[in-house]
Parts: sequence; structure tokens; C-alpha cells
Amino acid sequence: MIRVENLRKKFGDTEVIKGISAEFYPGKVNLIIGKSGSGKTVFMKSLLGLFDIDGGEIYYSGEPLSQMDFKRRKALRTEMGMVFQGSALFDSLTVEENVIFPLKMFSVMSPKEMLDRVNFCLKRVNLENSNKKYPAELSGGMKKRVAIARAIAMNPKYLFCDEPNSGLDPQTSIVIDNLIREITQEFGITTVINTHDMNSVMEIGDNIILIKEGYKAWQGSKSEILSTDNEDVNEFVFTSQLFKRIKQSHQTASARE
Ligand SMILES: Nc1ncnc2c1ncn2[C@@H]1O[C@H](COP(=O)(O)OP(=O)(O)OP(=O)(O)O)[C@@H](O)[C@H]1O
Repeated sequence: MIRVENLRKKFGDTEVIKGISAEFYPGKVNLIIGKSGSGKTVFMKSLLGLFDIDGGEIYYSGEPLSQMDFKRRKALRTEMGMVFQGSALFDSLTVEENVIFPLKMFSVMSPKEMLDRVNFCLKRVNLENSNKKYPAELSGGMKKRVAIARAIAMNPKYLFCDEPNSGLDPQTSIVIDNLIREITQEFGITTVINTHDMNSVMEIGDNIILIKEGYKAWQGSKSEILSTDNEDVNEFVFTSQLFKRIKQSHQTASARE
């Protein structure tokens, strides 16, 4: 579990994260949503310890990040998997070499154990026959699956994904969303995802945090997002015509019951 208490982050005199408190649960897909520029990326990078924060605290399984020394932070890093925008694979390495990379960096496994783990992870993302392929030979969806396989190679407690569906068609996005949800539940991972994608919100949003202008405007689940009267949620959801209609029909159905 990750708990954030009154997190603040400034750049110069401008406060970008203005006192956000939130909890992210294991075995759940925790989504951070909000308009472009609302502070989602800065918030996630702060969680990862990539920014020095200006106030508040982040607790990993109850342990305050600010109190961790270099050695402890390095150990925490091995418990984190990351899937960045654009997959961020090494183009000059094969699929197998990409996935084995964190194991070589951080694990004490034998070469045979590493290869077994790579094959397990590639099988888990349905890419068992692609070990020797290079990223340039893969589709966008396959690259994302390799990135997910690499992110879970170290058996992480925490998984961070920044816009995992960017650049993917709607059908492939659903495949990736479902894969992330399954892996999250199967391995009890605390998964935190930054997204703009309303489809993802409705498919996999166990715990959703809406950020608006650096504040937490709302927190709830995918079913609550359809029934809430929160103005900020409605403003955000209603920018999508499709979800505007879904929400309206849900409210009409609820009123009839
Ligand atoms: N390194 C930085 N230095 C100064 N300002 C920054 C820096 N990084 C982000 N910001 C500012 O912080 C604000 C929030 O940015 P952030 O990238 O977190 O938005 P976002 O919600 O992730 O947007 P998007 O959905 O477009 O990625 C913006 O006003 C941005 O200009």
C-alpha cells in the first residue's frame, strides 16, 4: 500500500501539487486522472522519489520515503515496476535482453533462473515466441506487452504506468488494460496509472483520484464516477460525449429504480 499525506511540490514560486492526500491499495488498479497540466505526472514522479517534495510525506507499506537512506531507497526501487509512455524499450536489445535487463541490474539470480523468469513473464503477456525479436519488429501493443513483462520481471510490489494506452487503438488499449488488471490482481500489486483514457477509467478503475489544478478534486471507484454529483468529475467526464451519454443513461436508470 502507498499512502500520501498532504503532498506539496513547487517549481520556483509556482506550487504545482497543493497538498494531496491519497491511498493506493494492493491488488487494485489505482488511477490518477485529470486534465492536461493538472499535475498528474509531477504527482507520480513525486511518488517515485524522482522529485524532492516541498511538503508532506509518502509512505510505502507504512515506511516514510523521506526517512529512507540511499540503500533502502535502492531496495525500494527493486520493488517498483514502471511502464512509461512510448514503452521506453532499448531498441538495440532483443525482447529477451530488454526483459532480462532489470534482473541483471538488481537480482542475484543465476543465468538459468533469469531466463526462466523472462520466459515466465513473456508467457504471461502472451509473447512466448518473441524472445529474439527487436522492438522495431513489434507492433505498438506488443511493445507495451514487452514493457509490462519487463516491469513485472522483478516481481514488483508496486507498478507505475504513465499513459499505458498512449498511441494504441481502442481494441489494443482494452487488451493492455485487462492485462494490467489481471497482473495486478494475480500478484497483489499496488498499481498506479496516470491516464486520460475514459475507457480505462470505466474498465479498470478500482480506485480513481481526480486531480484538478494541483488539488485532489475527487476520489472514488468506477461505479461511483457514474453516480456522483461532484462538479469536477462531471466537468472532466463530460468532455467525452460518449461518457456524457453513458452517465446520463445511468442516472436515468437509477432514478427509475
Ligand atoms: N520540471 C518542471 N519545471 C517546471 N514546471 C513543471 C515541471 N514539470 C511540470 N511542470 C508544470 O507542472 C504542471 C503540471 O504538469 P504535469 O506534467 O504534472 O501535468 P499532467 O497532468 O501530467 O499533464 P499531461 O496530461 O499533459 O501529461 C504544469 O503546469 C507544468 O508546466
